[in-house]
Order: sequence, then structure tokens, then C-alpha cells
Amino acid sequence: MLRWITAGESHGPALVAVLDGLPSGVAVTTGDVAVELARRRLGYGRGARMKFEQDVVELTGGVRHGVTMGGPVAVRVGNTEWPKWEQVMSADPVDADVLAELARNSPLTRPRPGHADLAGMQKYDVDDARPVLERASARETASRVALGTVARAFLRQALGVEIVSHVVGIGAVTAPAGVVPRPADAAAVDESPVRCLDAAAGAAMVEEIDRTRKDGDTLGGVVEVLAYGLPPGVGSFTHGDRRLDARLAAALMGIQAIKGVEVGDGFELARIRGSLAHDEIVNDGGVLRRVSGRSGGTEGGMTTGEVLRVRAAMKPISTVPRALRTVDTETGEAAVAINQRSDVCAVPAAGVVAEAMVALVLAEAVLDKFGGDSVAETRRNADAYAARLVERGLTPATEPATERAAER
Ligand SMILES: Cc1cc2nc3c(=O)[nH]c(=O)nc-3n(C[C@H](O)[C@H](O)[C@H](O)COP(=O)(O)O)c2cc1C
Ligand SMILES: C=C(O[C@@H]1CC(C(=O)O)=C[C@@H](OP(=O)(O)O)[C@H]1O)C(=O)O
Repeated sequence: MLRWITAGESHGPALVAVLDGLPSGVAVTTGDVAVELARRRLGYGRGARMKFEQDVVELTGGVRHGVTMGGPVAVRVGNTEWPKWEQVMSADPVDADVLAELARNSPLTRPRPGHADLAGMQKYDVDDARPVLERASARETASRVALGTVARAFLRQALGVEIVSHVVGIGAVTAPAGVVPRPADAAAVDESPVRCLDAAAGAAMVEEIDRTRKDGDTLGGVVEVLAYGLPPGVGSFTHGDRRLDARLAAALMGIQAIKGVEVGDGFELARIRGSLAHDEIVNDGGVLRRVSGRSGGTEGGMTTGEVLRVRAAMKPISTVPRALRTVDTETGEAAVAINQRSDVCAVPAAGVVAEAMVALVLAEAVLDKFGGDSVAETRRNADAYAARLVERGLTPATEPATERAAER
């Protein structure tokens, strides 16, 4: 069983995260995690905070000399801005006179429509939105990306799986259909300021972000995540909560501001006939291949061996500079919502977070299927399964994503 948990607040000293159940022998370093965290901070449209704040990564458990040992992997992502927040966010009581002097500690009583503020104040019995927004904030996604780095190292080393994402829409600007990155395109995607593979669409997205910022407004968009190199049969049809598509959807919907998930052509499939919607199977020289990839690489809650493809739709950032109407919860009077600095658009970053969530779900499902207390054992089990499929004349068309997969 693979499980994970995160803790920590947006302006706390650090985020912490634990990944339990990963086999031994996975090569991963602090540097690998730092690279992924740096990717998450990028993206045109993010606010000032991304420029001055740094993530300070430390692997505090489960890894020795760059290799996992089989115990829980623990990560700490320190926040260089902590000295400014030490009193406001202190775990221990702070003198009321000291707090009263701190502008930063003024109660936040003008909840933002679209953020967790109001429902959180109602639910947790607090008169200040601070304790709500601190944990609701997508700062928490740094800890998920840290764990996702470890999960994707396992997937790569056990099965040769590679995960890549790209932005397919920002506001009403969309990338052309059918432009899909392969693992070799990952660097090109990251070079785009909006993580869009199509240069013209990327430029239009940048313009749309600029226009929106000028208008004092915010944007959402759509990201697509692809996983190459998965064998068929990961996940299961036998129960709803074993279905890989359901698990992916839950993990992606669990990212702050994600409001919709599509597997493959998702909603489009609902609009067309079955003869056009399904991926026909052909025998291509002994390999069972699909002639299209509309299903997104899952059928019956299992991988088909084709490329996995899922999309997540992000709503616009809720801190809207052109402040939205709200009610001051202290006075009951009409007011404008809290509106300090904020991202205009965080869709490129959400793609990196979505990759991490897909990696965690896939690592969990791969371990369900193949088990293994060491990565070598998982690999042996996966190789034996692949060999058996060949023996049975059911060779899948899994695209080799890395040298490891190509070797087989
Ligand atoms: C990477 C990322 C960055 C975000 N940045 C901001 C931000 O700067 N300001 C903001 O109000 N919301 C931001 N959000 C969105 C809020 O976290 C989100 O609206 C809030 O948690 C409520 O979302 P929910 O209704 O999906 O729970 C960001 C989300 C993500 C994924
Ligand atoms: C700090 C991060 O994202 C934050 C997510 C966030 C939110 O409300 O979700 C609001 C912003 O923070 P603040 O309100 O303090 O300006 C973002 O900067 C991060 O991604 O590391």
C-alpha cells in the first residue's frame, strides 16, 4: 500500500510530507526534488511572491546516499519568508500586545468569493480567515510536487514510465488539437512561459494574461498530463475505488482550484457516436495496437498499454484585483473582498502539480499490480508479466518511453 500525507501552512516555517510504502532501491536526491519544485514556481502570470520566496528542500527520512531504503520518505520544504511570519504564524502563544502591533496579523474578515475563506470560517468556528487560507492555499502543492518527484523516479526506474504535461488552454485561448508532447518534448514545454508546446498559442496566452492583468482580473485554464510506457492492466474494473480513471480524477480534483477532469476525449466522446468514439484494435505484426487514442489509455478502469492522457480544468484565481463583492463578517456590511498581491494565472504551475498527482496515483496502482519491496523486484514482476503477455499472443503496444522500456 502506498500512502502519502502533507502538512504545513502557506506562511509557516515549512511544509512537510511523507510517502509511505515505496520500495527500496529508488534513486532520488534532494537535487531532483529541487528541480521539480523550481518548475512549479515558473509560469507567466504568477505573482510577486514567486519571485522573492525560495523553497529549501531537505529529505529527512527514507533516503540514504541517494537511494530509498524502503521506509517512509519524508520531505521538508522550508520557506525563506518565515522570519516575516514568525509571530503571526507561531505555533506557540505570542503576547497579545506584540500581535496587536503587527499589521500582518489584522483579522481578515472580507472573505474572497471562490476561495475557502467564508465556508472555512463557518466550518472551523473562526472570525478571521487567516487560519483557513493558510492551509487552503496552493502553497501546499509544493509538498505534493516533492513527493511526486519520488513517485516518478520509482515509475521511471521500475517500468520506464515517463510523465509529461502541457497547458492546452488559458482562459478562452486554446492550443491546437492534436499537439501532444512526448517525453523528449518536456524541456521544450518548460521553455514556454506558459508551458504550451505550440508557440503561436503560447504567445496568444501570454497576451491574454497581460490583458487580464491590466483589467484587474484573473484567469484559469486547462492542463493535460500524459504518461508513456505503462503496461496494460494497471487499475481494475472490479470495484469503483480500484478504477484507475476514478483514482486519477480524485487526485486531480484534489488540487486547489481544479473543477473538472477529463480522461482522454472525455466530454467530447459524449457528443459523438460509438463507431467514432472507441479505439479500434488491430493486430500489427503480432502487436495489439489501437488505431486512435480517444479513451486516454484506460478502459474498464485499467490502463490499455496506450498513452495515458488526462486533463484538468482550473477555475480563475479567486483573489481578483478588481475586487469582488462580499460581506464583512465583522460588521455584516457589504464590502469588497480581500485583495492583496496574487497570481493572475497559475495554470502552468498547476500542470506541474498535476504531473505529481498522476505520478503518485500511478505509483500506487503499479505497486498494487506488481508489488515489490525493492525496485528490482517490481521490475522483475513487471518483466514477467510482459513476457507472459507475449507468450499468450497478447503483446501490448506500450510505447517505450525510456531506454529502460526499450531494452525489454
Ligand atoms: C498553483 C496554484 C496557485 C494558486 N495561486 C493563487 C493565488 O495566488 N491567489 C488565489 O486567490 N488563489 C490561488 N490559487 C487558487 C486557490 O488555491 C483556490 O482558489 C482555493 O484553494 C479554492 O479552490 P477550491 O474551490 O478548488 O478549493 C492557486 C491555485 C494553484 C493550484
Ligand atoms: C505560495 C504559493 O502560492 C500561493 C497560493 C495562493 C492561494 O491562495 O492558493 C495565494 C498566493 O499566496 P499569497 O496570497 O500569500 O500571495 C500564492 O503565492 C506557492 O505556490 O508556493
